[in-house]
Amino acid sequence: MIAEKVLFLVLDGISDRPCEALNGQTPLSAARTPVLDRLAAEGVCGIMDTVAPGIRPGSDTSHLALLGYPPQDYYTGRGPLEAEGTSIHMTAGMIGFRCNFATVGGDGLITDRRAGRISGTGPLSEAIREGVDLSALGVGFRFESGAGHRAALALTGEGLGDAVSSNDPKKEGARPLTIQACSDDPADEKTARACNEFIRQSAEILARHPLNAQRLEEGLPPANLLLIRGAGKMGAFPPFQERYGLSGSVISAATLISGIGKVVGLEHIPVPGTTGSVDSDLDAKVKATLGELERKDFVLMNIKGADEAGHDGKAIEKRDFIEVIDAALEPLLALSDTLIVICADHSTPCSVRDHSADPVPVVIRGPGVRVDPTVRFDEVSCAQGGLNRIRGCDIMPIILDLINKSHKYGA
Ligand SMILES: O=C(O)[C@H](O)COP(=O)(O)O
Ligand SMILES: [Mg+2]
Repeated sequence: MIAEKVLFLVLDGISDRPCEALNGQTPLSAARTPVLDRLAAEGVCGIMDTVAPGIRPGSDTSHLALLGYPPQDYYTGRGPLEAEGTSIHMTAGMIGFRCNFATVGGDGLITDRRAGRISGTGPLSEAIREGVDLSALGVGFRFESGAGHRAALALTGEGLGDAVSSNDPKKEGARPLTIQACSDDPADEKTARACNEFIRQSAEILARHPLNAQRLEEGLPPANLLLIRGAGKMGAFPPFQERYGLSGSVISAATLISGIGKVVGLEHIPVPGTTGSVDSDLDAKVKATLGELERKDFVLMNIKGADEAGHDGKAIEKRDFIEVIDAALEPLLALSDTLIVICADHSTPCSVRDHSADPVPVVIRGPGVRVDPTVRFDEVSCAQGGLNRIRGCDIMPIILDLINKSHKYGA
């Protein structure tokens, strides 16, 4: 039998390094994961450098690599991808950015880059849309909330460049930076001016917003500053269906991933109750994915919460959420005619609180797979598997070959 459908599940940032809080185990190896282990036992396992050995990937570059769009050829910055994951459609000349709702103290130092992992920022974004005016600079904008503390900004207007820096110092206890043009090009200078003005005006609006007054009353960090990064223009992506002959959908609460899916031509299927965090409704997500597999050849599904726990340095929370993921994946075991591919997009070690270049575990289970002796889905067990060590850009060719859709190289 040959599989006709492909479920590509990315467990965002699930892999890790040994954690003190877990007696030297990783959250994945410490977690009880009967479903993932059974898939490992019935499949072929390996480890994967999603971009290349020693390269610490962002979720943007890693997902592009996993889908077979090498970031060195296709990546034009995170901003436009993040924007496309919201209702913003990036057209020629627009410059996209990823934004964080953050907290800055009275002394001007950032106290939380994620404003206490705020959610429900819709009213804040609406106030920013209504109140910020960049017309004196000859610039318009779109601004939309994403999942959690995330948002996307797109600047519109004549003569805007995308070579600008970020105001995000990437750590707490530091001052927000001034956005600078990275060249003498007046277009980059215009963008930098517009960004700094946008940040200034939005901070004034956020400072007097009732939702922040309420957060202060409740002892929560106010979302009183926007951190802006990842400037870029939209790139050109050959459609997934033309490239691989597969129709596809993307299921992800994280706007970056739904944006990447959309720009390569996957249909984004929103699932109510999914949040991109550890409180996400994973049963609903799995149900929606199974429904999509009835209609489409390929479904990309992303589960984000373990990455957040890694960024927050919470090893026990990460382990516990991995067990929640595992329970939610139980219905996948019945998919006998579907190729199931499960991996991470990068490691997010709790000790680093950011992504690392440590390779990620990968399992492929389904018809035609040469089953190897690995019976556990974790970083070390998978390293013994039959896929050995591959790169992210290898995974689509391997998938296509297993479903008999690869092109012969040679005559
Ligand atoms: O969660 C995300 O969107 C990123 O992976 C990390 O970004 P942050 O550090 O700005 O939250
Ligand atoms: Mg990621």
